[in-house]
Amino acid sequence: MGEPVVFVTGNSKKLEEVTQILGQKFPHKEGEITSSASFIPLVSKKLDLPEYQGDSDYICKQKAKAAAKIVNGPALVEDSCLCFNAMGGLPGPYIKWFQDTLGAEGLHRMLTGWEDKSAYALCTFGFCASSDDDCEVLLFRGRTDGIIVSPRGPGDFGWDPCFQPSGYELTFAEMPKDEKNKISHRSRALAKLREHFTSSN
Ligand SMILES: O=c1nc[nH]c2c1ncn2[C@H]1C[C@H](O)[C@@H](COP(=O)(O)OP(=O)(O)OP(=O)(O)O)O1
Ligand SMILES: [Mg+2]
Repeated sequence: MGEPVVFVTGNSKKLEEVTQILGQKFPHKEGEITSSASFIPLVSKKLDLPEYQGDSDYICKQKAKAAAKIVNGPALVEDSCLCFNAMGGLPGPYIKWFQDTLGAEGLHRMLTGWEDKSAYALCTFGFCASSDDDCEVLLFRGRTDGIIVSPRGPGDFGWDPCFQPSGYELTFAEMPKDEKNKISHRSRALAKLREHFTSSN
C-alpha cells in the first residue's frame, strides 16, 4: 500500500472532524510503505454518494464500493446514524432526512410523547482497497450514548445541538471541538480503524 486513500463524503463537517482526528495521513504500519512517499496521504473528495437503504453495515459496504469505483483506488467512506431507543433505533440510518426536514428542534420534539429520551450516535467507516468487484470492505464502528435535549449551542453541524452525551452537561454543539473529538462516535470508530492498520497482527 502507498497509494493515497481518498475519503469520499459530501459533508464538509465530517471531513473537518476526520482531519482533526486522523490528520492528513492514513494510519499504517512502519515499513509497509513501498512507494517513495513516507506516508499514505489521506485526501478527500466531495461527492454525494447514493443514500442506500438498509442497516449501517450494508450502507457502508455499498458506499465504500461505489466510492472505490469512482476514485479508482483505495476509498474510505462513513455513515452516521442517530438512534432513539424509545423508537427501536429509528431514525437510525434515515437521520439525514429527519435532520434536513425537522432540524434539531424537531428531532427533540419527536420524543415529546416518550419518557425515554435516550439515544446513541453510531458511526461506521467503510474501507475498500480497490475498485475490484470482489474487494472486501472493512468496517470500523464507534458508538456514543446520550440523551436528546432541547437544542443548545451552535447549529452548524446536524444534530449536535440536541445530542448530550452520557456523563456530560454539554451538548456536542456546546463542547469545544477537541472534547467532542475525544468521545464521539466518529473518533471511536477511527480508533478501531487506526488499531487495525497499525497493529502487527
Ligand atoms: O457528528 C455529527 N453531529 C451531528 N450531525 C451529524 C454528525 N455526523 C453526521 N451528522 C448528520 C449529517 C447527516 O444529516 C446525517 C448523517 O447522514 P450521512 O449519510 O451519514 O451523512 P451525509 O449524507 O451528510 O454525508 P456522506 O456524503 O458522507 O454520506 O447526520
Ligand atoms: Mg449520506
